[in-house]
Amino acid sequence: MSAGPSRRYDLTEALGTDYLSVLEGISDDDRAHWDRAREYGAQILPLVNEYWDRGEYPTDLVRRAGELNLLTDGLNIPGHQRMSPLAAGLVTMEMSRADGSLAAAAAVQGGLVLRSLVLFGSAAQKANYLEPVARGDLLGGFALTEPHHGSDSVSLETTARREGSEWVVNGHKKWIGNGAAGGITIVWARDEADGQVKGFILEQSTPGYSAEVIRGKGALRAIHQAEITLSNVRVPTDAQLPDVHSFKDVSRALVETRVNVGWSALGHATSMFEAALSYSTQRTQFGKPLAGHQMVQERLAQMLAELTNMQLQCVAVTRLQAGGTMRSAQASMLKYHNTRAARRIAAVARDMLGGNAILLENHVIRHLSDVEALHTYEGTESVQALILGRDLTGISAFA
Ligand SMILES: Cc1cc2nc3c(=O)[nH]c(=O)nc-3n(C[C@H](O)[C@H](O)[C@H](O)COP(=O)(O)OP(=O)(O)OC[C@H]3O[C@@H](n4cnc5c(N)ncnc54)[C@H](O)[C@@H]3O)c2cc1C
Repeated sequence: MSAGPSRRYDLTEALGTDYLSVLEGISDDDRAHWDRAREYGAQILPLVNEYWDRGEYPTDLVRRAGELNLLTDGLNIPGHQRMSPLAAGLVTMEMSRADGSLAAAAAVQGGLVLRSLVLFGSAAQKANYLEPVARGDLLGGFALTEPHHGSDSVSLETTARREGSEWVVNGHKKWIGNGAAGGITIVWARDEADGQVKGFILEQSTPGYSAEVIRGKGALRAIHQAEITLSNVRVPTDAQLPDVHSFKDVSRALVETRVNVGWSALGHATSMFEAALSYSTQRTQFGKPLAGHQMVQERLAQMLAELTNMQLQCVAVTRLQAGGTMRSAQASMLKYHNTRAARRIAAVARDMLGGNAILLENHVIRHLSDVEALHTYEGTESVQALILGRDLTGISAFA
C-alpha cells in the first residue's frame, strides 16, 4: 500500500480542502478577496503563536488587515471595494484558518461595529467612524453582554437616562472585544424613560468609562476582551444610534454575524484537518506512516466528511443571505452545526498528533482552544438549538 508523500490530495492548492468542489466556479472578484485573505494568513501564520503565547494583542496586524480591506465583512464602506457575502465568508474562513484571535478582531471591527454603524448610524456618525474602523486605525467594541446577562442579554441592566442635551449611561459589561483598546465602544443600554434598548457610541476616553482587560484566558489569547464599568458616562445626544428602537434591532445585527461564526469554525477545522493529514503522512510508528494504518485513515475520512458538510452549510446559508431571504433560524443552524463539528474535528486532530498536538508549533492546540470561544460567543450551542427548536415547533423553550 502506498502512503506518505505520494498522497493525491494537495492541500496547498488554491482551493484548499474543497473535496466536492463546493467553491468551484466562484467569480473572479470573490476569488481576488479570498486570495488576499490567504496571503494575509500566510504572512501572519509565522507570528501568531508568539502573540497567543504572550497573550499580546497584535494591533499592528489588525491595522494591516484593515489596509488589505479584510475588516469590512461585506458591508458598503466608502472607499473600500464591497465584498459579496460569499467573499466575506471566505475571508473569515481564511483568517480563522491562520488565527482565531485576528479573525475575532475582524469580526468585532467589521461584523459588529461597522455593521451597527451601517445599520443604525446617522450620516454624521458614518462620516466620523466608518473609515477609521474599516482601516483598523480606530479599534471598536460592541458591548452587549453583562456580568449577569449572557444568553439572556435581552434582560440587560445597563441604563441610559436623558438629561437635557446629554445621555447618562450607567452599568457593567463583560467580555467586550476591543473594549479597552482606546477607541470607541457601542454600548447597548435600556432607556430609563421607555424601557427600550438603545445604542450609544462611547469614546473610551470619556470620563466614567473604565475597562480592564480580562486576563488568564485559555482561548483567543491574542485578542483582548474587557470588563467595563460605566459610571455616569455623559455623552451628547448625537452619540445615540438613531435607528435603534428596541432589542430587536440588536438581534438583527447578531443574526448576520452568526453566519460569520459558521465560516470561522470552518477555517479553524480546515487548519486542524490539514495539520492532522500532514502529520499522519510524516510520522512513522510500527514501521510505516501513521496514515498507513486503517484507523487513522478512517479518522481522516470522518474529518473530511464533516468539513465538507460545514462547507455546504456555509455556502447554502450565505446564498440565502446574499438573496436577502435568510431567516434567523437558518443562521442559527449554521452556527450550531459548524461549531459542534469544529469541536469534534479538534478532538480528533488533537489525538492524531499525540503529544506533539499540545505544542503550539504544530497548529492544533491554539485552534482547539480558540474553537471553545466560538462555541460560546454570539449565542451558545444551546441557545442556537433553542432558536431552531422554536422555529420547528412554534414553542419558545428559553425560559
Ligand atoms: C472570547 C469571548 C468573546 C466575547 N466577545 C463579546 C463581545 O465582543 N461583545 C459582547 O457583548 N459579548 C461578547 N462575548 C460574550 C458572549 O456572547 C457570551 O459569553 C455568550 O452569549 C454566553 O453568555 P455567558 O457566557 O454569560 O453564558 P451563560 O448565558 O451563563 O450560559 C452558561 C451555560 O448555560 C446554557 N444556557 C443558558 N441559557 C439557557 C437556556 N435557556 N436553556 C438551556 N441552556 C441555557 C448556555 O448554553 C451555557 O451552556 C464574548 C464571550 C467570549 C467567551
